[in-house]
Amino acid sequence: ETCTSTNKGPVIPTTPLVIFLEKVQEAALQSYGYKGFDAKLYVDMSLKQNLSATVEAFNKLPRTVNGSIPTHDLDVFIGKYLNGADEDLVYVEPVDFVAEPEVFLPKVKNSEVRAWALEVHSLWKNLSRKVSDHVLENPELYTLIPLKNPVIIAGSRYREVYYWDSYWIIRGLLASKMYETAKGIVSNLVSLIDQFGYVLNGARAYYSNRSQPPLLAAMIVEIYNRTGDLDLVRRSLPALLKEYHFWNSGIHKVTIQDAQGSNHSLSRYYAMWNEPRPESSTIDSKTASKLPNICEKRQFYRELASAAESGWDFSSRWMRNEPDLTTTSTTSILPVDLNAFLLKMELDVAFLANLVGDTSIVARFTEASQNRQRAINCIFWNAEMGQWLDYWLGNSYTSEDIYKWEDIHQNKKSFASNFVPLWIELFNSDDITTRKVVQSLENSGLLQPAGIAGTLSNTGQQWDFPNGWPPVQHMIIEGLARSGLEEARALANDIVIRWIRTNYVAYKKTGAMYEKYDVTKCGAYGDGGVYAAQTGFGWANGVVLALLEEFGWPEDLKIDCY
Ligand SMILES: OC[C@H]1O[C@H](O[C@H]2O[C@H](CO)[C@@H](O)[C@H](O)[C@H]2O)[C@H](O)[C@@H](O)[C@@H]1O
Repeated sequence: ETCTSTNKGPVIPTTPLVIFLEKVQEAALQSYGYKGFDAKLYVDMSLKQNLSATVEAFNKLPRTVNGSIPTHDLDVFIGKYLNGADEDLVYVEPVDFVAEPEVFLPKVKNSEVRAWALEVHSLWKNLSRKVSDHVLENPELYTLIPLKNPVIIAGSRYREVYYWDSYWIIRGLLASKMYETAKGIVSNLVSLIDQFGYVLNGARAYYSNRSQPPLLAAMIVEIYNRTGDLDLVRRSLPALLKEYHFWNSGIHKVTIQDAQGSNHSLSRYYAMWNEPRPESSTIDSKTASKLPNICEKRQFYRELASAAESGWDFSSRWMRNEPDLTTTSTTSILPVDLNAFLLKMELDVAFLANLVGDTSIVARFTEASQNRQRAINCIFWNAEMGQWLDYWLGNSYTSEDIYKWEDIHQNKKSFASNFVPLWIELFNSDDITTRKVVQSLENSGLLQPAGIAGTLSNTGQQWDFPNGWPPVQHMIIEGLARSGLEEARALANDIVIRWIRTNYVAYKKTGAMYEKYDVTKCGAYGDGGVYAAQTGFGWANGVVLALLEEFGWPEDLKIDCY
């Protein structure tokens, strides 16, 4: 197999256990069928005995003429050899949880909203877990990556810790005054960097081939601002430097020359993987089956895993030819939001290094932030549209393999991610830019009755229209609110009201918080993609609590949908 031109980049091999559980996943789909099937369930199971004994028993199972295992035999095998997917993390009462924290959301004056906010606060207990003793004693039987401190899981089928979810979980925990839990989460993520060199997408063996939007430094800044914990800062800095290197070297780093001939360094998502994602391997290989050869399949698998690294899995944003998922081309795109996160990381690391008096890190990261700000302005900013646009890497190079910037390669479609740079003070403090961005957002079509949609295309993928996601609402709202412009602050308030209402009404109707919402209808949760709507939900709770803390809710403002 020689796929040199299509299949570029490293691969981090997965474990024999993950490979075996993928086989169980495939057998389950063949035997039980698609109804109620969740591919991830099987790679989250663990072994009751060692792998070789389990594989031997699996290989001896009878097969029907079409090659599937009779359902009864598969049921018996799973019951006898595998543990349920929920047994590796066990419930733990968070040490710092109290039913009603002191001075909780003081700006919330409306009693209905207050009562609901306390219910949302109490959901931290549902999501709180610690690694079970069995995992610590026999880690080789589990796909879970053991972490020292208690964790807050994302929710439902996401039975483990996720990287970027943790930022909004922490924002909510801080509003809930659960500082110890928040610090424990950060220490867990730091330990992943110590072990792997980067924070994994999630704490599972099958996520070791990619990261997720890098917000660890931002988490530490938020915690420091509340607790003044310098020790946490000191302990985390070496890991942050390692993480910074991960995102700014090798496959993640791209050099691009602007129209004036200056070179800029920017980053992209690029997973270290070229096979079906184990947590979805049956689905990924089915999608890839329409591709003509193994080389194109391998590249497609890398693009899918890279889209998962972006947190936006999946979306027309990454597609060359929407709505065709097989045209996903994540690694050919310089994403606006990733580079905004990295600019934030540079500013945050400089801030943290200053706290501990490390002047050389301060100087290095301040300079890096100035360079990236310039790059974001030159490569992504489109003054006519008033948005920062993703950049598609074309085929034009200078002699030294440096991409050449061309206007036609800015993706002119409006995505919510095009507004993420506004989250950063360097941009929201500039009134001229902010005024343009506000007008652009208002006219983009993304602003809907119940929040901001991810994109304008309804492809059926979960990061597309009509879904709106909690983290994206929060970043744009904060960016608008922190600007000095009256119209930006008014728009922020308006989006807060839409978002809080839809979360509240959906909760009252169904008793749950959701990972995403349908922003076209107040009170409707989101759908689409390959799995059912997930409840619980860490970042939804975090965003509601953080917004209620900052914006409050007046006594006489109606909370129901109009
Ligand atoms: O199993 C499919 C994918 O699930 C995750 O992605 C989605 O949920 C995450 C947890 O809430 C969230 O961080 C991400 O933005 C969502 O798209 C996972 O992160 C993917 O890697 C995985 O393929």
